Amino acid sequence: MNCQCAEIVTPGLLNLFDARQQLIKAATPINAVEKITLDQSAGRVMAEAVSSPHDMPGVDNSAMDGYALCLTDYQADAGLPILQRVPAGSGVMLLPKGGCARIFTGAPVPMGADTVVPQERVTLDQRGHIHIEGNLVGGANIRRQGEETRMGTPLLAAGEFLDAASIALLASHGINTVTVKRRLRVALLSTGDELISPGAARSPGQVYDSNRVMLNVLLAQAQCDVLDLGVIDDSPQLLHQAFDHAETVADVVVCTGGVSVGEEDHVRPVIEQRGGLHFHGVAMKPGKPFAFGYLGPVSSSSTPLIALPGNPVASLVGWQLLALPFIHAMQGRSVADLQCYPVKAGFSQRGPQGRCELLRVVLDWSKGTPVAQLAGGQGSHMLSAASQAHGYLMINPATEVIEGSSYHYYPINQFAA
Ligand SMILES: Nc1nc2c(c(=O)[nH]1)N[C@H]1C(S)=C(S)[C@@H](COP(=O)(O)OP(=O)(O)OC[C@H]3O[C@@H](n4cnc5c(N)ncnc54)[C@H](O)[C@@H]3O)O[C@H]1N2
Ligand code: MOO
Repeated sequence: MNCQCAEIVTPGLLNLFDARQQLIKAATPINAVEKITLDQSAGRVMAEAVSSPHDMPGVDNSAMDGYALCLTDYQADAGLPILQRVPAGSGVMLLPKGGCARIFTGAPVPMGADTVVPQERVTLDQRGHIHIEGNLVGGANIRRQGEETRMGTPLLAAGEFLDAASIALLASHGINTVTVKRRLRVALLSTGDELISPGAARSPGQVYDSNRVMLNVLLAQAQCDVLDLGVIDDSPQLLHQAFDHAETVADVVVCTGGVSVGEEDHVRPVIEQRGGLHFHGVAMKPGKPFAFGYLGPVSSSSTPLIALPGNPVASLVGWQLLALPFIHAMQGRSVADLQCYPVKAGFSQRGPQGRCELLRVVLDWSKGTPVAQLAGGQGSHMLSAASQAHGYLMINPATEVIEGSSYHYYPINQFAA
């Protein structure tokens, strides 16, 4: 399905998908690499392609616990004596003429055998000869040498993310060392005089800094090393100082808050003073005041800056749809396309104006097909609905939400790391 947002947007705001493409294009993948062992490799990004060092499986082996035999040796009346026992881990044996081998799953098929019969289809007579129920099919139940990969077959490409299955794939081929990209160092800061830490006593007007807590989690999930610079008060000088420090220690800077248009919002003017603003404003709800730029004049040597809005849900959605693909591209990781599919709305409401709205919804499967219901209040300051949501229902600008009509649904689990 073509996941897009219609073009009827407010002048001055970038289309969400154009902003995403601009970010991916702007990202310069990190060059630094390191060699690590598989036990440290979860979530890392392959810096080099890896090929199979040998055939997999290494030898023809049994897919079943049963009996290995040569089809032409078997006579239904006489059956076959069991002349050999082949457990997993034994070497490749030679099948004794005129008999069969007791064999177990994964054990090498003896030379001279061409078929394995599962033990459920076998009975033993008084002499201990096997008799087979049903037809024999030559070659059955043998996993062939090299049927999965041949020596030299590509296993993983540069840019692939190492998850449990891909790490196991390497392990199954005997590989224990991989060359991966260095973890990204990300400096994180919140801005706002009103912000205090969770756990502190609150005076009226103060706000708990939930965005920095959230972004610490999201950055860790995205396999970044976080340099948490804390809360910076609403002052251009302090912001400049924080950015001066950040660019000496980080590959990327992520900040939250102070990126809208009020005179207490200093992020945009400060980036402009540093000559690094790339864009500001995306036609999305929540998340409109998202900005992207650099801590110095735009060039490949300047440290990129992602400025997320202060409203908590705007910060979350801006991270998921815009910041995360940029981080992935900087990590040298292949960036996945957004996934969406049509889902019917279980409610009606007015549509957004001038930007695409991402409604936080839960899916109700009780009638067999999914129906989206609002997960709670949709204000961009309301984390309750975001914490319950299964996904986002994307509503195009000037489009009514009509109960029973279908809209693009974006599952939230696609943004997990
Ligand atoms: N005149 C206009 N006002 C606003 C516009 C606009 O276009 N014109 N845009 C609105 C939209 S949309 C958003 S989103 C917000 C974003 O504003 P800022 O990025 O400048 O964020 P702040 O003003 O600093 O804070 C907004 C809101 O969020 C709370 N906040 C800030 N940081 C945190 C944090 N780390 N943890 C939890 N909550 C935080 C802050 O206290 C405010 O309540 O601007 C609208 N205004
Ligand atoms: O972009 Mo905002 O998130 O609607 O308050």
